[in-house]
Amino acid sequence: MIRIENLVKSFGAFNAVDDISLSVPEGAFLVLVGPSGCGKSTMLRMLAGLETPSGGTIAFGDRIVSDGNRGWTIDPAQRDTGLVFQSYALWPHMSVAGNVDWPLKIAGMARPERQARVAEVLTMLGIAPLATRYPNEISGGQQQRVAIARMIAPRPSILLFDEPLSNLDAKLRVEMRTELLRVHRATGATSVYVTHDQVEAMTMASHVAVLNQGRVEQFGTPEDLVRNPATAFVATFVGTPPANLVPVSVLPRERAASLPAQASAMYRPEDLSVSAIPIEGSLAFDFAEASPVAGRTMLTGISDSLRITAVVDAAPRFAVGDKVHFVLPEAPAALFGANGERLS
Ligand SMILES: Nc1ncnc2c1ncn2[C@@H]1O[C@H](COP(=O)(O)OP(=O)(O)OP(=O)(O)O)[C@@H](O)[C@H]1O
Repeated sequence: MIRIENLVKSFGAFNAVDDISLSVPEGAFLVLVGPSGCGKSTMLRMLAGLETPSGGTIAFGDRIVSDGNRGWTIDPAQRDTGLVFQSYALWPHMSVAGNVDWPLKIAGMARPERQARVAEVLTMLGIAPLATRYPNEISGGQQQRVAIARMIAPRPSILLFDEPLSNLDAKLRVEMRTELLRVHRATGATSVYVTHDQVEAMTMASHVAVLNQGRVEQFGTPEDLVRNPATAFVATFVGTPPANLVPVSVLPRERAASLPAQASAMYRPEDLSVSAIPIEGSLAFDFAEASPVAGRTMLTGISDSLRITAVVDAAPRFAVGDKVHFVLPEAPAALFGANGERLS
């Protein structure tokens, strides 16, 4: 269990992490997701003991490992955590087996035990045949597996990942997601995973914390976030594709009638339909793009700074320059106020 209470990290007058509290159950896979600069890496660095918090506490189980109020943090090596970064940082002069062996050697494990553990984790990651190669003799994906093997070899009870897949190509990234989850389950460790990619977050997480400007916008399961977004930011950040947010002021009159004028209405892409001509409840957009998604069609329209996306079974063929009329259901799926707060 990881317990984070009122955590703050400031750089001068700026709070990169601004009063975050979260409890992560034992064995959970927590993903910290949010746009660039929202404070994800700073959070992870504090969990790893690489930064001392400016305020608040972090506890692993019953043990406080960082206390910003008193200005101390337990050393990274003494925290029972393993960390994998986006750059693999393997030791170039050591073989694959040597890289994985090194932390065990440092921990004082006897040679026969070490050999058995190295063989075990290399097999778990599917890289046993590469044991005697050097980092410059293996691919990027294989290097990332070695970095993960090296992290889990000493059996840390908490695994920390900072965008570990972002240097891999799209196909490998999808494969490695599954692989990482398998490793997570096999070790039983509590994992915290940082990414700016909401698809990665939603597919891997047991729990997600959506961060924005150093604060948690919402903490919950992936299903909670998609079904019941707490803020306008979450609504438009998660989901494939994310939900549409349309200011009530631009809605067709028959749809805006009973809604507060300053609010924004949320419509799910799958609740919209499209038409080549204006009809009741439709809004006109310029056609932007269409793409097939799992046997359906995803259509996007643009009007000034507003983008709208519908996912439909069948659609007329549109070309750039055409008007597409997106038909909105009678009631929005949610309403958000001017500050992004959920109204209904
Ligand atoms: N050492 C530092 N000194 C000053 N400001 C910093 C420092 N480290 C981070 N920041 C600032 O804190 C904010 C959060 O940074 P952080 O690296 O945690 O963001 P992030 O969400 O991980 O972003 P990205 O996805 O781009 O890596 C940013 O505005 C960043 O510029």
